[in-house]
Amino acid sequence: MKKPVVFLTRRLPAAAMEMLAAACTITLWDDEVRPCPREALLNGVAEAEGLLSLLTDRVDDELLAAGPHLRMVANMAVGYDNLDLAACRRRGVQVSNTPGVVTETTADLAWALMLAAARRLVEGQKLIEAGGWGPWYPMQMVGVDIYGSRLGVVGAGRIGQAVLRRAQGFGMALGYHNRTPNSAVEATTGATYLALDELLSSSDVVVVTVPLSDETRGMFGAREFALMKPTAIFVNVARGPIVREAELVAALQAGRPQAAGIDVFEREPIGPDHPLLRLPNCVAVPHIGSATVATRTRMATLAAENLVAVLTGKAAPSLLNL
Ligand SMILES: NC(=O)C1=CN([C@@H]2O[C@H](COP(=O)(O)OP(=O)(O)OC[C@H]3O[C@@H](n4cnc5c(N)ncnc54)[C@H](OP(=O)(O)O)[C@@H]3O)[C@@H](O)[C@H]2O)C=CC1
Ligand SMILES: O=CC(=O)O
Repeated sequence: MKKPVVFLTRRLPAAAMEMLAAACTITLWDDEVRPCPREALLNGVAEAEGLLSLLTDRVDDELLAAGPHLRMVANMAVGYDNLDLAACRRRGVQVSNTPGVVTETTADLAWALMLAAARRLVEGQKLIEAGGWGPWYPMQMVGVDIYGSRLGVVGAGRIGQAVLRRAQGFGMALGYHNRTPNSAVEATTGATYLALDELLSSSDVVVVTVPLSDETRGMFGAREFALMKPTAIFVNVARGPIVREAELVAALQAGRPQAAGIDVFEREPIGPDHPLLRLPNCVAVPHIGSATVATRTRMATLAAENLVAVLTGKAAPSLLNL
């Protein structure tokens, strides 16, 4: 039987490539680092029945029109704000993401950012590198305590709950905010439901783990930062456009919140001149929430599994409900 043609916007780890090659004819944008240009993506899907997309690939009506044989888009990310779900539905194209496999790794990064921002790790290293480490003095490089403080998670889903679970070893009081209270979250994490403003004004650390949607775009701006404690630590491992970045820069310059840990940006990738990089109280990393060998491999194989399943008429492990 003729194998279905699939287009990959990047070469994937070997396990995923092997799974795809066994069931499909692979065409791909074969560049390890440079993203697939739009033109190559539009040409690439012309004959394809399946597309394996990355979070940097925009899947919209134009792309679906360029791929008239497309039956399935498998996104290698849990977030799917790069996909126009309504357009996929209209054209009868199925869609999947990679939930669950990224959860613990991304929660680890949220904690790494939280601790790094609170204890000024990057600033400290830069100080040494610049030859600025003088004799010890009582208030040298003082930060804020995470142990015994109050953590508020905005978006207590898979990743948000994993962030909350880790707080047990840090003796923290826990709060969360979702659109609706969730007794299962409260039972498994011990966190208390709070309205957003109450969470912002009472937390020592605010961690954002909501998906990017029409509701959450621009959710954090000057008003929300002004509600936070002056000593608060703000962490975003969700998506950049959830935060109004210029307003975050102004808030950090004014020292409220005291510091931030940021993995995601309004427009990625950012360059070395980005204003957040000039602030000593901001720790910034390049969208590496899920970036461990094991997790990126699991994401790729789950995306491949989804693609192969739909194209061969089997049940896909993580199809999105359109
Ligand atoms: N930095 C990185 O590399 C990574 C980033 N991510 C990002 O993290 C996001 C979350 O992933 P995951 O935890 O798996 O997703 P989930 O769907 O499991 O959790 C999302 C949570 O957000 C809540 N939520 C949704 N909309 C709102 C809203 N308007 N206001 C308040 N709460 C809201 C949901 O609760 P309710 O529906 O009750 O409101 C739910 O609890 C992804 O969408 C992705 O963008 C994920 C992996 C890696
Ligand atoms: O940002 C990563 C994702 O899986 O979503």
